[in-house]
Amino acid sequence: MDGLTGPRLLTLRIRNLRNLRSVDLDLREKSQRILLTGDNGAGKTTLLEAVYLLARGRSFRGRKAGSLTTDGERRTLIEGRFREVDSSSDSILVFERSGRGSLRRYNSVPLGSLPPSDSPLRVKLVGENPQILLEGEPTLRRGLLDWNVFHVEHQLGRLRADLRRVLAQRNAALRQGGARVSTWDAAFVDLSGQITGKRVAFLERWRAQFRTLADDFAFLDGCDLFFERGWPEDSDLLDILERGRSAEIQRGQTLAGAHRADIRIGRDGSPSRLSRGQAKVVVCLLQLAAERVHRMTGLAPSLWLLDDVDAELDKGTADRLWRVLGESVAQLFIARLSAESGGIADGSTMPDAMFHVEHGVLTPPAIVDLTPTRLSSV
Ligand SMILES: Nc1ncnc2c1ncn2[C@@H]1O[C@H](COP(=O)(O)OP(=O)(O)OP(=O)(O)O)[C@@H](O)[C@H]1O
Repeated sequence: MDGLTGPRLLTLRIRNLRNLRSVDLDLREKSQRILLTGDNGAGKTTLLEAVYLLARGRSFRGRKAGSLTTDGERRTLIEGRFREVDSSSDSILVFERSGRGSLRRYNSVPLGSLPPSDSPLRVKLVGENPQILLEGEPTLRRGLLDWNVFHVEHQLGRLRADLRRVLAQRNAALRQGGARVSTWDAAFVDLSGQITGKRVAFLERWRAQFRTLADDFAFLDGCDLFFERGWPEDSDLLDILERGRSAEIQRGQTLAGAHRADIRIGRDGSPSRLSRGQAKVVVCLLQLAAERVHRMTGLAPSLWLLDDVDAELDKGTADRLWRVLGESVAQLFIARLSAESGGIADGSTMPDAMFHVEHGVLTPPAIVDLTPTRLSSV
């Protein structure tokens, strides 16, 4: 038996997801490290997307990627059978989309009726465009931070919803000239403080793990994960709001508070400029570091979706990255152009199942036993 201690996907049925018209993946025998190979546009990322849709109910690709449902079809269906840790029975997650509406069910119960903390599968994605995550809009990084905080501090979900509500009211008051803005200040400051407290507590542990992992990568020498809480350090948020009121009224929006928080990677408080390959390593390490914190709080490992993680890495960096990924006891889905090369075939990241995707069709639709020699000859 493998060393998996987290939930594992056992079977995956996909109907009409982008170019995957009908795919059935059987992972019941070997299921720890699943390698998906295939040419550009074959459908590897779409397969990872299917697992992500099951777990999170939405895609990681933006609207630019177009419709999820295969052109000319009306309905997308994804069904995953999985086994939770310490469970002797299987659970079934279903994602369905028809038209613009989607629905998820967990063992036949619509997921909307379960608290988000009870989401049965957690996935971690290291995908396309890590630079956008690290250098683009802060919303993306805040999303990453809060998703991770949320799984140790479930209260964060309610606090964030309350903050959104108060912020909307406060912004509406600003747009009406500001006469009633102060009505919302106390609640806004209080929620910002509570959310920041939870973020900071998680961040301290996350940062420590990130620094340990970063030690293995020379380009990250002296780099750190730092937090911007959304208003200047050593300042009182209420004071900042009061002093900035005329600018807020002019812009019609709240300019300081927890909704403006951000995390960055860099030295001495300045974000580092990273190449595409380096950015991918950093995103991997951030996810690994968060996973370590989660494991310390007793959470089971997430499923990992790794999309072409080492495509732009030199061999030494790729080998080091596979080595740290190999320590994971999670189920890994690894998409790559080919099975060839370095670290992936060494020791603990050695795949135990491999599928080749060609024009949306999976071959072979069965488990294969891989040895390093066979791996590089496929
Ligand atoms: N709604 C749709 N209907 C049919 N095909 C679609 C639809 N949306 C996207 N596609 C096609 O599905 C394929 C998806 O490819 P995907 O991104 O999964 O490829 P990949 O194997 O990960 O390639 P790469 O290695 O280049 O990342 C593309 O060829 C795309 O044109």
